[in-house]
Amino acid sequence: MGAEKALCVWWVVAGRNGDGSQGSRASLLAQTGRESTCHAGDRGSVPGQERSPGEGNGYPLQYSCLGNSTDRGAWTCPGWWRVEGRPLRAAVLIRQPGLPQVEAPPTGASPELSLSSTLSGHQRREQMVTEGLPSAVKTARSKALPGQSLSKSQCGKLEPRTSGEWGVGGGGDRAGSREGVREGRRSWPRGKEALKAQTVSWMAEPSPAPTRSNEPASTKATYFWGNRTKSWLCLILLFAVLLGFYSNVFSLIPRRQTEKSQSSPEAHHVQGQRESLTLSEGDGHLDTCRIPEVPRLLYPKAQLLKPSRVDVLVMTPWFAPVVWDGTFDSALLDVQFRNTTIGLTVFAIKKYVVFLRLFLETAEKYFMVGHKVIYYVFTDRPADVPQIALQDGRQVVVLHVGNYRRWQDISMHRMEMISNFSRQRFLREVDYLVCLDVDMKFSDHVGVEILAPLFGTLHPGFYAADRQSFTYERRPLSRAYIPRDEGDFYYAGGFFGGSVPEVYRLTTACHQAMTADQVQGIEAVWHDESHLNRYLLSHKPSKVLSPEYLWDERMLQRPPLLRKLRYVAVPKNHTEIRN
Ligand SMILES: CC(=O)N[C@H]1[C@@H](OP(=O)(O)OP(=O)(O)OC[C@H]2O[C@@H](n3ccc(=O)[nH]c3=O)[C@H](O)[C@@H]2O)O[C@H](CO)[C@H](O)[C@@H]1O
Ligand SMILES: [Mn+2]
Repeated sequence: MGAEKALCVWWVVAGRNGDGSQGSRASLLAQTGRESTCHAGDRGSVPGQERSPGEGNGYPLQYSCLGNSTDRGAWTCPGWWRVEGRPLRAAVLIRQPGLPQVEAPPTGASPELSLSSTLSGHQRREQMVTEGLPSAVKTARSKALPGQSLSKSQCGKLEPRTSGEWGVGGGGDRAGSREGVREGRRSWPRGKEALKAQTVSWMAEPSPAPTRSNEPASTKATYFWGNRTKSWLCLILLFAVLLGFYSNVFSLIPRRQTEKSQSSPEAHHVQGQRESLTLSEGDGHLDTCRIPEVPRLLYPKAQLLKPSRVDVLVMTPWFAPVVWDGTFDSALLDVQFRNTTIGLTVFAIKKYVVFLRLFLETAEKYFMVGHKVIYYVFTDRPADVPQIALQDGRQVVVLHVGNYRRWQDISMHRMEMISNFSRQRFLREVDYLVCLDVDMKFSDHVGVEILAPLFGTLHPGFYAADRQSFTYERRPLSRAYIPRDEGDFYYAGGFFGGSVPEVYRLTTACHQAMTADQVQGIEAVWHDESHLNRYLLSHKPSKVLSPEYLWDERMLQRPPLLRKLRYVAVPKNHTEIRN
């Protein structure tokens, strides 16, 4: 028996219930070798146990408990599971909304879980509640097999290192280990995601049944017994599959979910909306969910007592950065946003195709250099889209669309088209969208410093104006109406963006508002720009771009505070180009 080893694999999946109210339910499936006994200690208020009804092979024991219902999204059934007697073959701990709760056993006065079941063979055998487990978890599971023997002291110290990560910690103190579990619970990534997964696996050699049955449960909680041989084992820590998300890693999710939605066309629209809502919550890189790991980098230290800019506002009252030259470090940001794909939408309809060449050529020089970019060129004249040399990782996608007689309609219907294509493909293809006018050119760096869940750009004509003089729509009949005593900034229609789900929301809302206005027989004074301003008033952007990002040298004199002109208007003859 001494050579006999058992493998324990624990799966912890933290999820969030739909209503968030019962986010704490855990289930354990365990298979034990022969007469193994599993003790669960320190499980808080809801101990429970159920004996495996037989000595049969692989009979699963399911343990379920409820934890703190206020602890949304976290696994709240903490505790160490102790195995006495024969080796524990496999244990699976799953927290998943909707799992049935197992009643406390008749002997349930004790907060211990005893179970007994006989298994033959040494191979890893798992009984898992797999329904609803994402494939990534299943894949990870298969990789978790090779276990390692660990020392006794190590075995007692399996504890969470950080949220979402478990490992063998230092010190053999049991209380410390238990505390580690609590810490793990506290620091568990709270979830905006639908599911998160975490895996711990270890090998345990059989060891004699311990004689600690009269210890207080709180003390027992830190142990994990194998069988006779006393070799305590353990090992490994595996990793956290944060299901969800994006960013570097997170961007996978929207794509996966969108693919799913496409399989049922009839439910497409509604589902697309629902998904986008879900996605947005967990979306993003840096700004929304996941803090990317940055490798060693050398850069000038920020000086708290020496603000980088004192001549301009660098933070809105809702704590969104206002992006000016001197306020960011591109090298640092480039690392944080590596693996990000940026989609740029630009419309070149009718005569506006003439602007495309300069637009694209300067974009290749200044826009998101070093990052993956897809230019989505919406046009009614695909044949007139110029071929230009592109850097690696960048491509032009021509989207053939219709046109409208009035230039205002072309401008306004951009919202509808961006909304539709977001649902149909952008969600799958890119992480962020940047939506730009075409009658412009890049003249300096425009990089990932602009990226945020939702961003708008200060219109160059109004950056210093007070709100009364903003050219918002002032007629209450319009859905773009903004009263004179409201307003943060006047945003330009020609430069906005964000994560795909947020841009989808924005463009959908603006399109619907414009359609409603049309029914009322009213057209907002500055068309889509008026509706954009209305939307951004009630959905505060998470970054605001300074007028460096949109300037018109012919119309405006450049003030000293404008150190760079990054994206500037190309002179055009309005009457000539629009007719
Ligand atoms: C820099 C800036 O903030 N511009 C905004 C401003 O006017 P602009 O005077 O800059 O509008 P514009 O003539 O550039 O039209 C907006 C955009 O619609 C597209 N287009 C327009 C007409 C056409 O025949 N073919 C075509 O492709 C093209 O991408 C163009 O850039 O106000 C407009 C609404 O009134 C829009 O909100 C613009 O985004
Ligand atoms: Mn324009």
